[in-house]
Amino acid sequence: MIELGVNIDHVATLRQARRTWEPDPAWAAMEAHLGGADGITVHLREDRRHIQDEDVRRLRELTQIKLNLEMAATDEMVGIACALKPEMAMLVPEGRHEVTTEGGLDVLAQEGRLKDVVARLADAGIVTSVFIDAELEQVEAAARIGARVCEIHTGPYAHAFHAAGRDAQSAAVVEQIDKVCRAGEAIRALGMRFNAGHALNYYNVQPIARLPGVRELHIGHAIVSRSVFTGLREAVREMKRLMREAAGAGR
Ligand SMILES: CC(=O)[C@@H](O)[C@H](O)COP(=O)(O)O
Ligand SMILES: NCC(=O)COP(=O)(O)O
Repeated sequence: MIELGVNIDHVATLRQARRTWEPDPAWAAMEAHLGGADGITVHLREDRRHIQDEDVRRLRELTQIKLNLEMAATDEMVGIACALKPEMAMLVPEGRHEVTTEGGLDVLAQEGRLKDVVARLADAGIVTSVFIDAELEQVEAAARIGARVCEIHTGPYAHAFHAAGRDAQSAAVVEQIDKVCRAGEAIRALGMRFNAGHALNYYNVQPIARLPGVRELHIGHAIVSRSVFTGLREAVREMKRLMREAAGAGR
């Protein structure tokens, strides 16, 4: 069964707009759980623009579903992860000036260093995922550093889908879906778990949820945006329904 990891970064974005205590990401995690989320994702950024260290600590303590900590592969973050022990840590590239993550991690270019990071996380009992572009050489590098999971960056697909007026049959969209699909096949052939995420929403999620062997989607901005109008529990429930409908139908 396909799983949904709900990214609650932007609940914290709203709180940080006033540097106050509400809305509380821990409360959001409970609501997401009740809506059918299989996991919670947070990105503890170096600049702490949304999620704070204390949020991750409280989420670790209170969340009863899997916790996925997105982080840069720095000594500071590895130390935090090893102390808090989320079920999964996902290594992502990070830039202070980006609005959100702009591309996949270049695993190939820093294999030696990342292999050491994966080993340190594994020693603490943490599964490592890497957020990568849908490129075969990045998938192969991920396997060589010992990553157990690859999350394929669906931003280029989402961009093409939007640019094509949400026409999933357009050539540009089909090309992007095929790229994600081929990357997924390679991930599975190398014995890793195939996840996907970034910029997925209620309109574009189904072609990705339908891909063979995709195990988990991580979705944040669209769910938190909808929750302003429907409440988080309902926003999660609807996303899960769309994913299950698509996964049940197959590709
Ligand atoms: C890695 C990824 O695709 C997103 O989860 C992103 O890193 C979330 O971070 P922001 O919420 O700061 O955009
Ligand atoms: N790793 C992707 C994620 O957690 C959510 O990304 P988005 O839906 O906020 O773009």
